[in-house]
Amino acid sequence: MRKITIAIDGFSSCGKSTMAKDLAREIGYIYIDSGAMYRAVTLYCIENGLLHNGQIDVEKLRNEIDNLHITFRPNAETNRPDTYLNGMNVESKIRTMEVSSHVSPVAALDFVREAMVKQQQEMGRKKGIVMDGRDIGTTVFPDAELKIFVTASPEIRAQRRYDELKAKGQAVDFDEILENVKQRDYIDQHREVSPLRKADDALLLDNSHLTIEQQKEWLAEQFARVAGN
Ligand SMILES: Nc1ncnc2c1ncn2[C@@H]1O[C@H](COP(=O)(O)OP(=O)(O)O)[C@@H](O)[C@H]1O
Ligand SMILES: Nc1ccn([C@@H]2O[C@H](COP(=O)(O)OP(=O)(O)O)[C@@H](O)[C@H]2O)c(=O)n1
Repeated sequence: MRKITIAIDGFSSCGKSTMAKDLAREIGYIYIDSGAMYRAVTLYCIENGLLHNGQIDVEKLRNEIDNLHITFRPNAETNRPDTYLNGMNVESKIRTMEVSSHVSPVAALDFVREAMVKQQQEMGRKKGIVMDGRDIGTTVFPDAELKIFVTASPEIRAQRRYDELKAKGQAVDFDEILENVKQRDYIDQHREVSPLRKADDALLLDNSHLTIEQQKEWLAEQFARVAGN
């Protein structure tokens, strides 16, 4: 079977990473969570004084962006890759509400996107990759053979994220998460550079009422159809 490129985009917290990583594991492809890269840049800003009262020190970040190297390494325990920022494991630090509440403005900066997209395209140079995010089918891999655009209602997505963070032991508030999900969707859809939108040739999947197992099966069918041709 020929190796292809699979782009999974869509709204926040709808299950993109879950289905992308499961498919990648089953078919032996590399899985890349592009959102983790924008989260890592945001964490860097928080930890290095580049964010003051929600304001990003844009010029400082511009000078430092080329020194931020984001990589992924497998974690046998969680069965998904951990995110590393300049060699440090930042996987749990990038999943907090603090990072979620600052990530979309950071990800809207043109030079941040340019640097991340360059790294992402390099990772997918040899195909055999499943990448999820917001602009994978439109900007990072416009020629991807299989493109999916996932959506679900904001309330359902917030509930999924709430359950996830609660299970990890984080103190979370449903309304705060719902507000964050809506706010990020708005910023992601309205930014100037590579806004979140469905690529014309992407398949739309509303998984509001699908189980993880059902969406996994659906995705495996789409893969078999496209890669088998
Ligand atoms: N179809 C589904 N039904 C219920 N929960 C789901 C479904 N798909 C994913 N989830 C859960 O929702 C949460 C968010 O999923 P995730 O894959 O991280 O979303 P995204 O990558 O789109 O932000 C996770 O806890 C995941 O286990
Ligand atoms: N390809 C991508 C992926 C994420 N992002 C940004 O990064 C944020 C976090 O992405 P994520 O995939 O971790 O978001 P969740 O939906 O998993 O919370 C998004 O809200 C976007 O602002 C982006 O701009 N482009």
